[in-house]
Amino acid sequence: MSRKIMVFDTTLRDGEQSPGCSMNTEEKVALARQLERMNVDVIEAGFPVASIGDFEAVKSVAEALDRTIVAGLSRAHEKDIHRCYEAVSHARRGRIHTFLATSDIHLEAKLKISRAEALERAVAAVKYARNLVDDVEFSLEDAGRTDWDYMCQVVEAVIHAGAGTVNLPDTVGYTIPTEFHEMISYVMNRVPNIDKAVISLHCHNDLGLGVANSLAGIQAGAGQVECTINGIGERAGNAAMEEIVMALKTRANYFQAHTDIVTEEITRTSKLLSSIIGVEVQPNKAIVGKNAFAHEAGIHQHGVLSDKRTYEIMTPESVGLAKNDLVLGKHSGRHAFKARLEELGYQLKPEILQTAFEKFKALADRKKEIFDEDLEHIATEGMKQVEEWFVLDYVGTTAGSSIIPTSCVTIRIRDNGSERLVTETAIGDGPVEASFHAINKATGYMGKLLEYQVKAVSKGEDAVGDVTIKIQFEGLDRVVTGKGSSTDVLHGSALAYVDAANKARLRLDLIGREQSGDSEEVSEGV
Ligand SMILES: CC(=O)SCCNC(=O)CCNC(=O)[C@H](O)C(C)(C)COP(=O)(O)OP(=O)(O)OC[C@H]1O[C@@H](n2cnc3c(N)ncnc32)[C@H](O)[C@@H]1OP(=O)(O)O
Ligand SMILES: CC(C)C(=O)C(=O)O
Ligand SMILES: [Mg+2]
Repeated sequence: MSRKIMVFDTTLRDGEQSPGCSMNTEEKVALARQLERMNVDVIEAGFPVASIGDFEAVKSVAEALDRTIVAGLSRAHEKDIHRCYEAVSHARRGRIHTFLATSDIHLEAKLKISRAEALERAVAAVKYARNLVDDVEFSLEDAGRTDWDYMCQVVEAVIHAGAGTVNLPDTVGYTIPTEFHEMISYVMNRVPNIDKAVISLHCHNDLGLGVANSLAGIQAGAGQVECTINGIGERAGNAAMEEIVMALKTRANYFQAHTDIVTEEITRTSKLLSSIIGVEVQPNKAIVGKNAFAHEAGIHQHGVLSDKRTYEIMTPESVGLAKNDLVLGKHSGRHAFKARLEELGYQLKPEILQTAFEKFKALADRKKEIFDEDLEHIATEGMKQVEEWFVLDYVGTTAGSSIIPTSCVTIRIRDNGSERLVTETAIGDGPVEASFHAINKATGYMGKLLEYQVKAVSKGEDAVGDVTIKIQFEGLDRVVTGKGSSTDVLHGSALAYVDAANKARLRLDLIGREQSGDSEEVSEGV
């Protein structure tokens, strides 16, 4: 039988304790509404005694929600607890969450009280809170570093005092999963009245083990897990809710436990939080990272195209993403390339596909990301089977503060199986313009530069630059785009211009054939 695990979201309280992640009341209410849509069981909305703003935020969240339990945090102080009560009493279901540290280091160095005093104050706090509300949670702060027998005494006492939930946080993310499992099991087996309360977990991520410890604690019998969206929280953060929830869902048979979270709302919630706090998740973050469902390697893409289950242990749809993302890059193979082209509407013949694929691989070696526009360019090139009439053989320039920029180019001109080299020189306002003028002379195609763009596609001194130009050639009914790439901008520019000249020639050829009534199907795109 599957056990229900309650999800206690503390994004609005512990999450907000991450530097730079504070939220105002409206933002907290918006996120709380989305968390309710996701069906979390408890939302900890803030620390009411901390400030008027925090108080107002907890109160507003309490008023805004219909069915979720709204909790506020308070120290083990009557004043804090009362302030918390004033805020959460506006909820249909309000909870006071009060806490006191129990580890020796916290008792001695921070609170400067004995174990016995701490026990007494914990019990007093719970009793005080229980006089105000029925739903009281008590946390033994730094339980992860607390003596286990003393922990059992405190747990037993606060349950006896009326705490319905007892939380055992790994406040500083110190424990490791097997140890945390043992610790929770110890408490579950030793505390005589344990069945009167829900045991909760609250794991921090200082060693990157927040989620692993939470899952270990659930296995040991805990009934509530405290976590945050995107794993935000104090220092290295809290256990990420989306990871815990999807681990339980994906490995349901193993855990024999489930949550009631509407997992299809996960992505939306993650994005809402990122937009509110202005902090994006890392691309490789599990479940909600940009790459979590992206496949770049050809073997993986082939597998996913055959059957998604080969490389996906959960579906993108199950976390609210439309579909998986086949990212085309240098590791991609023919299957993914062909599939993406078909999605873009290009059905290439096998031999053309092969050439296009080779061009794609060459481009992917230079560019970090291949966009649909790049693919369209490659595909239209392939469909037209652009014959390269003009090939840049050489470009050289002289330029300097007191020299007129001059360029010399050699163009290989191919026509009807024959080939000749034409060399021309020209001047211009700059070396790039000079090379364009020289190419005009060599090819006989007179073009005028309308737009010029150069973009670095890799880093460092030998960065490859992509040059894109728009040229209006004489006698042509449209502007053509030329592209060229090189580690030398001048060379890349000359390549782009020659590319444009080839397209101009193709277009003029097509117009000529149309005018003579000999029209053959040639794709658009030049
Ligand atoms: C593990 C956690 O995440 S715990 C929650 C952490 N979150 C926060 O601290 C955010 C909200 N906090 C605040 O706004 C402030 O710290 C306040 C309003 C709670 C207290 O502010 P101040 O009175 O100025 O105290 P300050 O923060 O400097 O020190 C904490 C005090 O609380 C005491 N304290 C700490 N934890 C507890 C506790 N659980 N119960 C009772 N007292 C506690 C400390 O011993 C210290 O007492 P002292 O002032 O008598 O020395
Ligand atoms: C207040 C408690 C639950 C806490 O945030 C922690 O111990 O990390
Ligand atoms: Mg915490």
